[in-house]
Amino acid sequence: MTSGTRGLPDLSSDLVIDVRNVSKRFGGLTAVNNCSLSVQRGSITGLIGPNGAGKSTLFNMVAGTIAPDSGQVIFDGQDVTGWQPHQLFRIGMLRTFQIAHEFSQMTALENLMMVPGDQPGEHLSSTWFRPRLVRSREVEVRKKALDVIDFLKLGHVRNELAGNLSGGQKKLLELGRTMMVDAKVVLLDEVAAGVNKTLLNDLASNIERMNRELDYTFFVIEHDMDLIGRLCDPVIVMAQGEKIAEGPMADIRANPAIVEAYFGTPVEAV
Ligand SMILES: Nc1ncnc2c1ncn2[C@@H]1O[C@H](COP(=O)(O)OP(=O)(O)OP(=O)(O)O)[C@@H](O)[C@H]1O
Repeated sequence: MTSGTRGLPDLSSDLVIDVRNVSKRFGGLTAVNNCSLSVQRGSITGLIGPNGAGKSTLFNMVAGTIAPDSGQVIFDGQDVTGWQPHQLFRIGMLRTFQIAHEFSQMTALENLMMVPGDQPGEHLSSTWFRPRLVRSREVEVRKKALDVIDFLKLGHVRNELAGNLSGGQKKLLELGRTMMVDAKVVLLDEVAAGVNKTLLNDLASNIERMNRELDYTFFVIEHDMDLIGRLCDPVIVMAQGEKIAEGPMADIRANPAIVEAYFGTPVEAV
């Protein structure tokens, strides 16, 4: 495909998230200022920046929890500006890790089986009139949940109540929930918060495997620079409501102008 008169390749279809000139003000404060950035399909894109840079506000506008004052959010070629999170969920954009979502009195497996919200068994009329359809759908969902458990190597805790899982296992389970609906993009909020090093490594490996083996795209907001360095390429840097740089983490760390002007300290310490 070409972009018409200039004859250049049209790469827009490779952008799964395209944020165009988005702004958000809170009273007199401009949290995000005419900011444009994008997430390439198949990438693990990181978003970093100092406190108050506007990262969460930007992320919230992509995830549908805050509507922008101006600008557009395009998801997979569709203008989704101002859409609600549940509408974005339906078209394949999921956000995770912000809060623990598990149902603590259900097992890990049952938690996964709960995810597709439109199981025919949930509707009384179809349960009554179409029992065979309900059963076959349940078998399908259970098989998928077992595959996900297998992929994440959670077999040993599949019948454990989710409330009894460790913090890291709960996060793995939440990652698994995104796999139940075949998300196109997963927005990851603070993956590392409250997770010990060993489980974090496990979590990071699974994110990498989902990306490489199953083609998931991730958009990650994270304060742990080591994790960002391990997982993300490219990394987008925001400061004062604007995007100020984008590139591999090694380039970001090696750019004294970015480190000094916007962080004021070596980037390792951010
Ligand atoms: N709901 C709100 N009401 C008023 N001001 C807000 C609101 N949300 C964010 N802000 C302000 O907008 C600016 C950007 O905040 P934001 O949380 O987006 O930054 P951030 O880069 O995510 O920071 P941090 O890394 O500390 O979470 C800050 O000055 C913040 O105080």
